[in-house]
Amino acid sequence: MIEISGLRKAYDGHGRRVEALADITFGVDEGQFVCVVGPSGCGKTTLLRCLAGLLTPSGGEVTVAGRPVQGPPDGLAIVFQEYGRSLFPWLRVGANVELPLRAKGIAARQRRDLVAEALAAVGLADAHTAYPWQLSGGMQQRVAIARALAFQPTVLLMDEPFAAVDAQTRAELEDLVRDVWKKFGITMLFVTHDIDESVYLGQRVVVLSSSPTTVLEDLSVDLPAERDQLTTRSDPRFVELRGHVYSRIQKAKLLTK
Ligand SMILES: Nc1ncnc2c1ncn2[C@@H]1O[C@H](COP(=O)(O)OP(=O)(O)OP(=O)(O)O)[C@@H](O)[C@H]1O
Repeated sequence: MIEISGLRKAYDGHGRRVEALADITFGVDEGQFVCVVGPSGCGKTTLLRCLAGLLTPSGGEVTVAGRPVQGPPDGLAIVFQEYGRSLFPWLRVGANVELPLRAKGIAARQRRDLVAEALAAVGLADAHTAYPWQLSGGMQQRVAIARALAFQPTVLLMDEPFAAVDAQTRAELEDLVRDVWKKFGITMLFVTHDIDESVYLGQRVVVLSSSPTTVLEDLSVDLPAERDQLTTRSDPRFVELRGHVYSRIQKAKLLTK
C-alpha cells in the first residue's frame, strides 16, 4: 500500500543545509500497522510529510496505492501531534469532524451519519455540540482521530499523536487506536519517539537512526494480536523487543558521535 524507496530529504536555506533523511526504504502492506521509531530530530515528521505529499523529496520515490505521491494522495488522512492547532476553536466538535467531508463533496445526510459514527468510535458520541476548548487534551485528540476516521481513509498517518497527553490518557488512546485499526481495517503508519509505544502498537517497528537518517532495522513484533496494557507490557517477549530496539538506537548514537 505504501512503498518508500531510497527517500532522501535535505533542507536548504539561510546558508544552512540539513540532511534530514539520507536513505529510507521500507513498505507497508495493505491493512498493516507499522510504527516508525527514532530519536528526536531524526526526521520522522519529514518522512510523514513526504508521504502525505506536503513536502517534495530531494530524491527517491514514494508511492501510495501504486501511485507516485505528488500531492496529498486520495484516501489518506493524517493526525498531528498538536491537536490544539489542528482543530478550529470557533467550530463545534461536530463541525470540526464534518469539515473535510464538506471539502470531499459528501451529501449532508451522509456527512451527518459519518460524523456520528466517527465520534461514537472514539467514545465521544455526546460531545457533538461542545467547542474543542471545552474538552480535555485527550478528548481533543480523540476529536482529531474522529475527524480522520470520518474521512474514511484507506491510509492513516499519525505523527506522535499522544506526545502531549498524560500517561493514563496516552494508554487509553493507544488502545483506542488499535481498536479503530481493527474495526476499520485501515493501513496505519504511526510515528513515535517512544520505544515502548512502538512495540505495544505495531505489527512491525521500523527503527530509524539519528540524522542523516537511514533505516537501522525493520523488526517484526511477534506479540499476540490481542494486546492490553497490563499483560502485553509485562510479557517477557515485549520486554525483550523493547530492550532490543533501545540498544539498537543507543549503539547507532555511539557510532555517529
Ligand atoms: N522546514 C525546515 N527547514 C529546515 N530544516 C528543517 C525543517 N523542518 C525540519 N528541519 C530539520 O530536519 C531535521 C528533522 O526534523 P523533523 O521535524 O522531521 O524530525 P522529528 O524526528 O520529527 O523531530 P521530533 O522528534 O523532535 O519531532 C531536524 O534537524 C530539523 O531541524
